[in-house]
Amino acid sequence: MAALLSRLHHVSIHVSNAEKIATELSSKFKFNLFAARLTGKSKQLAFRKGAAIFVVTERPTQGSVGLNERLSVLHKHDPRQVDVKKYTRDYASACLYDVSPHHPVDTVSNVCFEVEDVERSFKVLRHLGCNFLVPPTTVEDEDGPVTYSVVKSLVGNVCHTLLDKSKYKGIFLPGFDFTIKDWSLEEEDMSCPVTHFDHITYACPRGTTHHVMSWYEKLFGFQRFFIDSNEDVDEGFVVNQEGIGLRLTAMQYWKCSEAGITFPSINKKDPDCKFVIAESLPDQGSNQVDTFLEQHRAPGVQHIGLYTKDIVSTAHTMAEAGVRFFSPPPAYYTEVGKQQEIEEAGHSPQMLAQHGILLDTDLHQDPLSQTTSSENRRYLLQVFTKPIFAEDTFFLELIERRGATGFGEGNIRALWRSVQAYMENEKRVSQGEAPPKTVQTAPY
Ligand SMILES: O=C(O)C(=O)Cc1ccc(O)cc1
Ligand SMILES: [Fe+2]
Repeated sequence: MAALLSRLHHVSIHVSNAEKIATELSSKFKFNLFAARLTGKSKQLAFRKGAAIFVVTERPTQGSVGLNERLSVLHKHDPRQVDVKKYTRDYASACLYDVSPHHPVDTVSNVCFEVEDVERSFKVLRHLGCNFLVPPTTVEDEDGPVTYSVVKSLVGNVCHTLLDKSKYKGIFLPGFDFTIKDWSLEEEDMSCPVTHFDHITYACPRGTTHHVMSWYEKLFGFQRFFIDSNEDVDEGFVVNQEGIGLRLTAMQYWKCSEAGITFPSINKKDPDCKFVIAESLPDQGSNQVDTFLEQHRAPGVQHIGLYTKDIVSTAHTMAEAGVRFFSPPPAYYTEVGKQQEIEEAGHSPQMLAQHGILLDTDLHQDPLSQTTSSENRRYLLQVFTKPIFAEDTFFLELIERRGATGFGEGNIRALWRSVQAYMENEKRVSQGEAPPKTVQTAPY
């Protein structure tokens, strides 16, 4: 029996300079800083947009002094299994609901889930051989208790915090102070309607996908999500041609709970977030997955797809605020087939070209549908940002789904080629070489 997850609660980012990423998230990506936990030894800032929440945690500096907190922290479990003393000592100096940041580069290091019963999940997962970094721990303030535990995943530095906030009446988590008190005052940002995390993509070394997938299936009851109807069960979704060597396998978690999102602006059931595992394939040259593994110094979260109800407006607003997006060469938008495809989907090729938005049509028709008219077609629109940390590692994606649930092969190829061109250019710049004279002409 696996430990069943109720919903994704937040994603935690560990950085050396919280102010820097905080500015990016708020001024460029339009996330709202809504809660903060600042002690002499730690800085945790919570940002949200719709149901998508990032907690930015700064690596603690040496010699800082801790402040007293009006919290009580309890460990109620068998101390033989984890080093409770060590955790308590680290806890006092570092972050709550997570482990102390220690990864050498900025990184997305924790995908936190809500569960119904942390103690029970702890027992089940420990029995299945899971490695716990934090034992079940209860943190309490005037709004009630929250119990959590942190488990180490198989993917590099990625951890999962399991949280039970069923008895907590506050808006976020004990220990955080609010920068926005009245949620009803927070206007929905119509120009940037990001609603939730659509998917989280891991970059993993070659040959490890099966191992990672079985881990999530066995421990958390994740289920395979087929990206394409022709996808091979064992091989996954493979793109292996003309300089692209990528294997993708996707999973989704089984939602066992009816728990709704606790923010007042959203009252429907949680949308699900898929997990994608990306591996590079040999013989297709240098690539973005291997670059991530090298520069991140471990497998990990390569990108997160932010779901938006209007990608054109969101990309426009973010670009105006300084977000840099990858663009395919202009030829992508003027190819005869593409231009028509974009127009049939009700978009203007010029508008999409302006921000590098890619469009893919899901060609697999609904078997019940009698017609092939454009109203029945399913589309996927995506645009990818340049890496947001100093290294060529983590980036964000905007995604708007018009019926399409998977990932478009055309978009994956276009993304791959634009990232490739960017990385080659970066390399040339760092080696002091002139930029290339010819425009890339590979087919999309
Ligand atoms: O298409 C997407 O959004 C994906 O998430 C698939 C993907 C994964 C890794 C890559 O380096 C490129 C594309
Ligand atoms: Fe993606």
